[in-house]
Amino acid sequence: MGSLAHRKLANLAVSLGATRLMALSLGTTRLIISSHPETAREILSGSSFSDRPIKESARLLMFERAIGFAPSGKYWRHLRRIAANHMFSPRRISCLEGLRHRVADEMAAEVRRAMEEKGVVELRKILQKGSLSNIIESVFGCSLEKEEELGLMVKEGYELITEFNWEDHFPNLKFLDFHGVKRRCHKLSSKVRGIVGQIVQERKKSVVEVNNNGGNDFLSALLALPKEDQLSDSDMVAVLWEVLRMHPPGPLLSWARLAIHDVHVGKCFIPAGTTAMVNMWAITHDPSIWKDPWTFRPERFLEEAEDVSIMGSDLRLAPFGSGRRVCPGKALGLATVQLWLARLLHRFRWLPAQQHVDLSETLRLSLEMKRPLACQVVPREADQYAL
Ligand code: HEM
Repeated sequence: MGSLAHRKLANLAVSLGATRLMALSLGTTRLIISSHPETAREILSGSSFSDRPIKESARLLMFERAIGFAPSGKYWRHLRRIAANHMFSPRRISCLEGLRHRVADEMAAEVRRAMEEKGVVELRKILQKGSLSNIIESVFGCSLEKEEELGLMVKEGYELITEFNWEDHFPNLKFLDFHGVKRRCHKLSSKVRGIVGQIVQERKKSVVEVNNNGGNDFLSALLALPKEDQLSDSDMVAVLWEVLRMHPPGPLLSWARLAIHDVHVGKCFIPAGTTAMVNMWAITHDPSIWKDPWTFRPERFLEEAEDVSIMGSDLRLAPFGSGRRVCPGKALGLATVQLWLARLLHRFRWLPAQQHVDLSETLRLSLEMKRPLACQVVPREADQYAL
């Protein structure tokens, strides 16, 4: 679904009234989409929408045993506790600082090289490569020979779970595999079990044989858990394979929620089993919420009477979601983005390579610029020499 669809859905929602709640259904799937902070809060913050709808493809790819898709029972709570105390704790985030700096320097070197060799910098590729090595090393503690292959596997996994599948909405068709999605899922999950499973086994061996208790990475954190908290090998593979994600969720899908019991949102009765989504795109482009929403004016955040918190308490802008299932990696994500952005701005002056920067959007795994940004940079030390 492209951003045109977001826009159409947003317009439709506006015509539906103040709480901007829209209901749709397809086969056995019932769906509500909120395009207003008020109804978004009711969906994201209470305990009524605490599960994720899970598609057959995600089940086959072991996502059900990972934090993001596990139903909100005992196992999910156990994973969230492990994540908060051991994987995303302030200590772990600061231990990963050296890695963040190294990747920032590598990206800056890459920017300089591209400018010198081609006279233009295609930033997206550089950021994607940096994000991949950053996440692989945060998870496994070292760069891997198979880094690129793993990156492609993660990408394929996300493509498979976002692919539209008739069988998810018409269970009677479940035995069919119209688009070969099930076949591809089986193939991919056995590859993941093989590769990630082998890394886990090798690390376990090195813990026992050379008493290497590991470093600051997530795998070391999982292996060092007290006995009563430890995960089985297959759950460990499922958790690490989720965590390898490199793409923030799309603006509309913004990680759907499932109603676990009958509930009212605004005046609307929502039966249990309904999927709920928040159209964050519509909220951030709504002129009754944001002044001149189409104008790129970051200083608007300095001018707001009150601070706009992006951590989930203010649903005019909630890039990490909100409520029980809010992103557990938000502090790590922010620390990384802030450092990388600061490093790139500090090292270079940035100029658009084209006269006009085309801000058209396209929805892939996340919302991207249709025509990737191409820039020219001037190293800031050159500015100093010029003085
Ligand atoms: C700037 C970067 C990031 C953004 C914008 C982002 C955004 C999000 C959003 C919107 C959700 C859904 C929240 C909801 O349903 O209310 C989410 C969930 C999640 N994120 Fe992030 N995230 C980021 C970084 C990370 C990182 C670095 C990790 C791990 C290494 C991570 C792991 C997760 C997990 C496991 C969930 C599922 C939580 C659950 O269902 O209990 N995220 N993220």
